[in-house]
Order: sequence, then structure tokens, then C-alpha cells
Amino acid sequence: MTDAQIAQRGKGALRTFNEAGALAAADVHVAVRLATLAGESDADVHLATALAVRAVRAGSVCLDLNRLRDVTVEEDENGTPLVAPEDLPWPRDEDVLAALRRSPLVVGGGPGGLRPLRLIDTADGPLLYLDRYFRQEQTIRRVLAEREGRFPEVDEQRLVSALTELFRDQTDPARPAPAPDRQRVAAALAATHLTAVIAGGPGTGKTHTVARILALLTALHGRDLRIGLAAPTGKAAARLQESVRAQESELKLPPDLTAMTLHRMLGWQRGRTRFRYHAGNHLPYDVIVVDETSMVSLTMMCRLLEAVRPDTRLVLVGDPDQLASVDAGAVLADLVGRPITGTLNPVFERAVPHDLAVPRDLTAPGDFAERGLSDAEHNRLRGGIVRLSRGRRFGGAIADLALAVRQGRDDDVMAILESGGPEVSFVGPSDLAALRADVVRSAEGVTAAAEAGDVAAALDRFESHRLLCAHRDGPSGVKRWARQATEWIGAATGRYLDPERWYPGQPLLVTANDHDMRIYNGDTGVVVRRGDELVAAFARGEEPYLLHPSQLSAVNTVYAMTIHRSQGSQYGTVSVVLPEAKSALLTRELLYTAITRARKHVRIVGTEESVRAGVARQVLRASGLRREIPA
Ligand SMILES: Nc1ncnc2c1ncn2[C@@H]1O[C@H](COP(=O)(O)OP(=O)(O)OP(=O)(O)O)[C@@H](O)[C@H]1O
Repeated sequence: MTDAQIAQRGKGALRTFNEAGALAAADVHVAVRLATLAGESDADVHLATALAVRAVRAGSVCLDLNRLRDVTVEEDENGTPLVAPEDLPWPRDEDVLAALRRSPLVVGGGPGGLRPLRLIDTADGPLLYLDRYFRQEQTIRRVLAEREGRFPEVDEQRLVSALTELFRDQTDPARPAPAPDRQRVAAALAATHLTAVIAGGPGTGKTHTVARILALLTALHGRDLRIGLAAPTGKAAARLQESVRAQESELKLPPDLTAMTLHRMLGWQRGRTRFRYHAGNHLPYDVIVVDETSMVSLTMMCRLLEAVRPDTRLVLVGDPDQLASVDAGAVLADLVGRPITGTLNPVFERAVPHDLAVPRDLTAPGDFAERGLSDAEHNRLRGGIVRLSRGRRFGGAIADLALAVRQGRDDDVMAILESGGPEVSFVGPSDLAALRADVVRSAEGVTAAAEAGDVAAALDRFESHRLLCAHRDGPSGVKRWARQATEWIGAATGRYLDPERWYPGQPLLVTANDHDMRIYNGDTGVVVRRGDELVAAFARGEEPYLLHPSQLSAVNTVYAMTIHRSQGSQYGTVSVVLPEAKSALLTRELLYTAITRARKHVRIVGTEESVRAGVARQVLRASGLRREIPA
């Protein structure tokens, strides 16, 4: 750690924690500043405050005081921790708690009139919040509870006949889909409750269901229904719009529905901190659908719920097992896992009686036919929550592998990986021939199309293979593997891929949002020749979006990218370079996200030790949404 990263004002334990890398300089600065303003001199409170700031930086909403010592520390070049976390000068847990209970930072009354921390007791132990995040959680809880207390008016007969019409048997469209059909259950929930949460892995038909929900609500409430479609990223919004429009004529949906980023829907305004839509100026929609909700942070969810009109139907869709937002919160997973308080609308129960009546244990097992709903699933319906479980896109090994990872069955994961087959391969870190061939083939295909000015083919081939890494730096990181890919491509084609210049076939990754240019962090595109000019092309539904490369303010060449950035996209073949087993980034959520990016083939490059370590390590983002907290 450099001197610049060591907070100069930290003393005692704060300094030791900072030097070990368990706290960043910013954590220490914030803690010392708050303590000074509030006149707090207790060293245990200083440490707890800095750890609470650190927790938010690491993605948690609060600090779980029962897991105070759950910190990571800095490692040397050999991956050896500078100090074992347990050897840090930890105060006794009960002393920290007692000091917090009397601290002016928690109870207020200090010289500055500040109360920046909240200490919340729950049945599972105390949580320490930065006040802002506690208020955001409370807003989410309050708005959801208010919405659970009321049901929308629905014409029951029309609901039943529209459900029958929209959910048909795949093999015999003259008949309704056989029960249980969780997609039909999801649509009925969304029609009869103000908030519905539709969870499901890739290819379980989430967007298929969203289109049917829109058709159902249009049938119930008329074509003047104001529909708002949103997603956390521009890329995800474009995909949502594309899939909804693809079903427009079949389902007689209102024409030309558009999807936008959540920022745009809420009315992001240049130079202003406040959105145009908020608690005092509600969003003008009758129904709002948010896709890829797993990437929505706590703060954005709070802003959205504040801005939603009390009678607007809200449908939150996503995969709670994927990596969560880069900012604090794992709201979708929390919403799915939170204590259920609502009641079922009796209209819902009368609309899908057959789906609800199938007993759990009398249905066919496996993926082919759906099993009856479990007791836990019945219970979650009261919270407006349904999980689609039947894979519709890829059956077979990729789906089995993803499920085994999600359920932490490491022996099954290894068995699937080692059985090989057309969909899954597992190679050692030095067994790179097939990876090299895929990297070169995909680059050559992209370049040929880009040189010929064929934008659609260039973008299509660009999606045929993607090299994903957990880390940015180090031997298994993006930088090293991008360099490796560049060398392979250079050796195969005899071309020098000059990083300083634009060239046809150059793969691009946008690294920051640019709302004015409609380009978003994580968007990927390709440089294509257009006559004498080069253009940067991005996939956007049916029409690609073209820009002059000089209009891109934050962009990298991307021969490899992080798994985090690949979220919300799928590729033909995905090659995943695993880091060493001890890497803290290597988690179950990361592996699951990487595997489920693949449509046709997933190749894992790494060791058995790394695979098993990844399956075993779960991200634990502390939050109060999953607990009972008094209003
Ligand atoms: N009930 C169904 N009958 C027939 N085909 C279906 C059904 N549900 C989904 N599909 C098809 O399965 C495929 C996957 O569905 P869809 O894209 O809606 O899944 P998804 O959960 O949104 O996936 P992702 O998370 O990857 O976007 C699509 O081709 C869709 O048309």
C-alpha cells in the first residue's frame, strides 16, 4: 500500500486497519470527520464507523455487527495477506456495541446536531447503518407495504379469458398451457397485485412473460394504458425493447413501445442531483416494467418506488442469483428473500386455480414439465413473488451446470464439467489451443465483416465468442488476457492491432455512461468501415446505433472483459478464465453469472480447486430488507 492510500489522520486501530488494507483511506477520513463533527472520541466507535463506510463501499447496505470481523486485507505479490484478519487489533464485540449505543453519532445530541449512524436491533443481531441508507431501506419497505395493502380493480371474467388466450400449450396451441404454468401465474399476479416480482434464470421466459403481461393489461384496461419499460443499463433497455417489439403483432400490443434506462425514465437532468420524477411528481405510467432488476442499486430502487404513482402496477423482473449492482444493495435478491407480509388477492386465486392446485409431489420431475408449486412458493405469492423455473432456451448441460452452481453442489458441477459434450468444456490454465482458435476465428469473422461495411454481420460475429475474466489485473485478469488475445490474433493474421488508432473490426467497450450520446457503461460495439469513414456500431434492437468513434468519450478496446461487465448480455460461446482459488472475487454468483452468459457453449479455463472454491464462496451483502425491522 502506498503512503497516499494511508489516511494521515487515522490513529491507533484505524491506522493499523488502514495499513493492513482492511480499511481504505476514504473510510478512515469519513469516520474521523464524522466523529470530529459530533464530538465523539471513543476509538471503538471510530472503528465501527469506518467499517460501516467500508461495508457500503463493498456493496452492503449496512454493517452486520455479528460479522464485524468479516473483512478482507491487502495481499503481497505472492497472494499472502499482509496480516491475518483475526490478528488485527479487534475490540471486543460487546464493547463496540455498548459504545455505539451511547454514541452521539447514533443517538444524536452532539455539538453539530448530527445523527449520521443508525443502530438497528433485529432478531438476528444488530445492524449499523449510515443514516442515508437506512432511510432508503425504510422508504422501500414503506412503499411496498402500502402497495401490498390495496389491490387493483380487475374485471375477473376478462382476466380469465385473456389468460386462457395468452398462455397456450406449446405443442397444441388449440389448448391452454397445462398446469402448473408459472408464466401464467406471474401474469395473473401482475394483473391482480400492485407489485409483482418475477424472478428466473436466463431463458426461463421472463421477457416472453413480460410481453404477455402487457397484452393482458391492455386487454383489461384498454389500449390507452400508459406503459413504461425500463432497465438499469442502456444495453438491457435495448434488449427489452427488442424482445417486446418482436411479439408486438402476435400479441396485438400497442405499437412501437420503447424501453429506456431507469435514469432516463426517472428524468435524469444534466447538472442536477434530483430526478424530474419523485415523491412529489409521480411517473405518468399505468404500468412500469423493470428488467434486469438484479443490477438496480438500493438508491435507484428507492428513487423508483418514491416516484411510482400509488395505483401504478409495478413489475420487477430479473435473476436474483446473478451478481448484484456495483453500488450498495442486492435489492432483487432481498425482495425475493424478505419476510412475506402481504395477502393474496382472491381474484388471483380464482383466476389460476389449476396452477395453484397441482400438488408438489405428483408432477413429473425435472425440467420438461413443471413441478407443482412448493409451500415456500405458495407463501411467496403473497408477496407478489414468483420464480420461473422451466428453462426454455437452452436445456442440457449449460442449464444443469448453472443450477448445480446456484445450489452449491460442487461434486455435480465437477461431474458436468468433466463429462465434456458439445455444450461444456473444462480445460487447464495451459491447455489453450481451443480457446486460441475461438479468439482468432471470432476476430477474423468480425474484421472481414467490418472491412466489408456489413454492420449487422460484424455485430453478430462479435457476439459469437467472448473471453471473460474475474479480475482486471494479475495473471488471470482482463489486461493480461486481452494482451494474449491480441498476440494470438496478430500472429494468425500478420496484422498489428494498434491500440492508438481506430481500425475496422476493433471491439469496443464503453466504460462510462454518456446519456447525451445514448451510450452506457458496459455497452459493446465494433468499429466498421463505411466508405472512407470508420464508424462505431452498437447493437440496438433491429437498427444498429452508429456513432463517429471520436464521439465516444470513455471507451476501451475489448478482447477480454470482466464478468461484471458482461451482465445482461449473452454470447454464442463464453470462455471464462478463473482466478486462483483464494481470490475473494471468485464467488458462486460470479461463476453463475459467467456460465449463464453462454448460449451454446461454455468453456471454463482453470483448476478444479478454483471451481470448487467459487461454488463454495457466496457473496453476503448485509441488508435489513430481509429482516423484520420496526417501522
Ligand atoms: N411459454 C413459452 N412457450 C414457448 N416458447 C417460450 C415460452 N417461454 C419462453 N419461450 C421462448 O424461450 C426463449 C427464452 O425466453 P425469454 O427470452 O423470454 O427468456 P428470458 O428469461 O427473458 O431470458 P434472458 O434472461 O436471457 O433474457 C425465447 O425464445 C422465448 O420465445
